[in-house]
Amino acid sequence: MTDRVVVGGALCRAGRLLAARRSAPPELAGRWELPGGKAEPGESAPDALVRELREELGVHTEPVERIPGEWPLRPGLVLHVWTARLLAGEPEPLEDHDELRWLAPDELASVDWLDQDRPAVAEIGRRLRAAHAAEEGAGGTRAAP
Ligand SMILES: Nc1nc2c([nH]c(=O)n2[C@H]2C[C@H](O)[C@@H](COP(=O)(O)OP(=O)(O)OP(=O)(O)O)O2)c(=O)[nH]1
Repeated sequence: MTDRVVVGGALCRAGRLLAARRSAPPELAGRWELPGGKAEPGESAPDALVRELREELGVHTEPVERIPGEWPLRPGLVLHVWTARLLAGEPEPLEDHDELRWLAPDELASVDWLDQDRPAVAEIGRRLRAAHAAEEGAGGTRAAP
């Protein structure tokens, strides 16, 4: 039997990643995650992500690409992570979360991520740093005489 997918969304804005603090269940409350949830039977992971981010955060998003890898959560359940673009709305902790934070790459270690999210969060951090370095480089070129 194939595992059911939980899809987490890596929403980035202005060089920062959105982190969400779970409010339930008790054993996960207080830990930080990429917002998202379980794909329904027959629902693709990107479609599930769009639905979950609308329900949980009240925003309209567009999945961009999957971060390579998958991380087992418990038997029968596996985490996939997709980057996503924010199309409309300002994220709010409507459901499942009690706090949201936009974290810069050097702030990613400041929250207690769920264990299974850590590899994907590290990869996002690398990408944000690389994008920032590329922008600095381009700025340097433009500023040169
Ligand atoms: N959403 C999400 N869940 C994660 C992540 N990492 C991780 O270990 N999990 C776990 C927590 C939950 O046990 C499970 C996902 O459950 P969920 O409660 O977010 O999913 P859901 O909204 O579809 O909930 P449900 O009411 O259908 O159970 O995966 C993550 O980054 N995002």
